[in-house]
Amino acid sequence: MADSILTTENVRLYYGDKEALHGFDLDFPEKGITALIGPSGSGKSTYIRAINRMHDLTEGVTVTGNFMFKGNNIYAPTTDTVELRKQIGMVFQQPNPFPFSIYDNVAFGLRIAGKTKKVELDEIVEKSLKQAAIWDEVKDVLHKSALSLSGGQQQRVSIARTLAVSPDILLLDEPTSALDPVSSHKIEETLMNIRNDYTIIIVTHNMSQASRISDRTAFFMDGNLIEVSPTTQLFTDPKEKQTQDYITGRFG
Ligand SMILES: Nc1ncnc2c1ncn2[C@@H]1O[C@H](COP(=O)(O)OP(=O)(O)OP(=O)(O)O)[C@@H](O)[C@H]1O
Repeated sequence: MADSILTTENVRLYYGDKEALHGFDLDFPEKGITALIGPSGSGKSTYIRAINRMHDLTEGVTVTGNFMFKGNNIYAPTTDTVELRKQIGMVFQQPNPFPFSIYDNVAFGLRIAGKTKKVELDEIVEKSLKQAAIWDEVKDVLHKSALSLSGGQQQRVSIARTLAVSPDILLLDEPTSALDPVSSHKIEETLMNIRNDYTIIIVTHNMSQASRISDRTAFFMDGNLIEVSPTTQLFTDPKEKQTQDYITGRFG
């Protein structure tokens, strides 16, 4: 794809000797939401963790293939993984705020990057919390511990913290599966609000969530990418029989 921000080719990943991803290609256009769906164990989390080199932190994992982000090889030995993970930020299933105030959580990455001016930090913290659709709920308690918030609020603070360092790509690994329906809905709204500003890749078990919020959906099975299509097409007229069987509930 000519205007892709991220291209991945011949992606293979091994846990020890076991091949978990079997050599597929997947590209991402700049901006918009791509949902990754598929049965448990199909390789969705394994794949997105390969995109920002999270597997580097686990012994015994080997990744092969071409991963290019804005024309640069993600797996080049010279890649600065701290910088990479700023540009390709990640939000996990369990909200994971640090045991600091809400403000300090969102300012964390900025301070590490050397930003210390209060006015500048204030501005970015406010903007990020607004983007994550939680500003109104926390603006009067910014110096309270983030751990005092509800799970759904903590997850939106986690999103704000990730957005504060201006990533290009936001990876989300089942960000709503630990949340109640109202909180899940708020996260979905948040993602829809920022879809034009970021390239968003979300792993979800929830097919109705994928169909509500994403522009494209990729269906994974057994470590293979079976199909990637515009979301409406994938859910109404999929190209592959395996996709059809999955979305109609025949397995998974
Ligand atoms: N740390 C690990 N060590 C060994 N095998 C692993 C590890 N993590 C995942 N796997 C295996 O890799 C395959 C893909 O798992 P992965 O978690 O990526 O699937 P998934 O589609 O994200 O599943 P889920 O939807 O349940 O999170 C599975 O067979 C899984 O057992």
